[in-house]
Amino acid sequence: MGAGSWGTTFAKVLGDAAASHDAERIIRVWGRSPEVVADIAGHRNTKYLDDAVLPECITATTDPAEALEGAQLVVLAVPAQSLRGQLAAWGAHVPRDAVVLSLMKGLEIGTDKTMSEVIAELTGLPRRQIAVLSGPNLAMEIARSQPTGAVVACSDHETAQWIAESSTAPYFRPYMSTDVIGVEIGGIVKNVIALAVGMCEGKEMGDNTKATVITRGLAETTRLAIALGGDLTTMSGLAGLGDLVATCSSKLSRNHTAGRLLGQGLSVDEVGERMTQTAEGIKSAAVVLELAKRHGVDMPITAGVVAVLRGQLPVDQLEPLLLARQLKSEGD
Ligand SMILES: NC(=O)c1ccc[n+]([C@@H]2O[C@H](COP(=O)([O-])OP(=O)(O)OC[C@H]3O[C@@H](n4cnc5c(N)ncnc54)[C@H](O)[C@@H]3O)[C@@H](O)[C@H]2O)c1
Ligand SMILES: O=P(O)(O)OC[C@H](O)CO
Repeated sequence: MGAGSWGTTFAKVLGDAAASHDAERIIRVWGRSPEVVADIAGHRNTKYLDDAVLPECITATTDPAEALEGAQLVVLAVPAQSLRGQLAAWGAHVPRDAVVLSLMKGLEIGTDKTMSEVIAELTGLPRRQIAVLSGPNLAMEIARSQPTGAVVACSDHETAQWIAESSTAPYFRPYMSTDVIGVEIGGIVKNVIALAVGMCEGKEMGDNTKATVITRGLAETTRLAIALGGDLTTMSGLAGLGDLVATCSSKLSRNHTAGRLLGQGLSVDEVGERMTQTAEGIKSAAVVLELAKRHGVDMPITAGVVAVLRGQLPVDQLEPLLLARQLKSEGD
């Protein structure tokens, strides 16, 4: 459900996974745009994935009921802030025995809920049927079949294992976890840290600066994840460190790109006009900060990014603000 860059690419992963096991699989992609859906029916998604070729077993439709009919695995890949409205529109068509997998990396404005929490609330499905997948997964690289890993997390290990087995492709290796909140927080906060690293790049700062922001960004992500019940090991894994490094170093990252444009002096509105794809960190940053405050977690980089996004702090003032903080032990 969602025919943008990651929804379409993950459909390709599932198709290639089936082909590599000589298994038959029907994959139906739902998209809003008739043009994109027609393109996918011809085994391309040129708008989002250039010339990448999609497997023959993929079909596409603009009708959510048709896409969801009889589905065993329902994969959700719409922008985080649209999920509630989307599920309200077609959630009733999700088969009651289906497993629902979230690929999304955002927190909901107004409720501070993660995507798995929104899914649980709106579908009423038990948590053992709701899973999340995250990791260093820049869609364009995966669409080109470049190898990567990921983590699929579900409170029920067997469900995570079934999804991992179903999505193992020659270039895609999922690991399993039961730490749903840790995996989600890793994916959400790395977008905010990537905005900060992008700002450094836009201001032509060097690699020491970026490495410091990445490392201290991981420290504040870890504090939040642990406060919410996540595991430390998740933060040093693919959904934590792995995704943070990929997003903060890649020119393909939309969050990194948005941060770079802000660092170059563009306003938030000007950046919004330039972005043609979803950069979740722009909307989730303030929600992350709100959640952190509620749990008494200090997140100085996130706070700085939020102040810049709100127009309360000129981007030039982010560096002195962070450097002027009181000295502390590295582990605190
Ligand atoms: N692209 C990646 O590399 C990547 C990788 C991992 C996770 N993600 C996450 O996957 C989610 C989807 O991102 P994406 O990269 O596929 O986004 P995208 O911008 O490429 O595509 C978003 C899709 O959702 C549709 N859409 C936009 N607004 C909508 C609305 N209000 N209601 C319903 N559909 C709407 C668009 O038409 C498009 O088909 C995000 O949470 C993102 O963080 C993306
Ligand atoms: O392009 P971004 O910044 O949304 O990042 C994409 C993926 O989340 C990277 O794992």
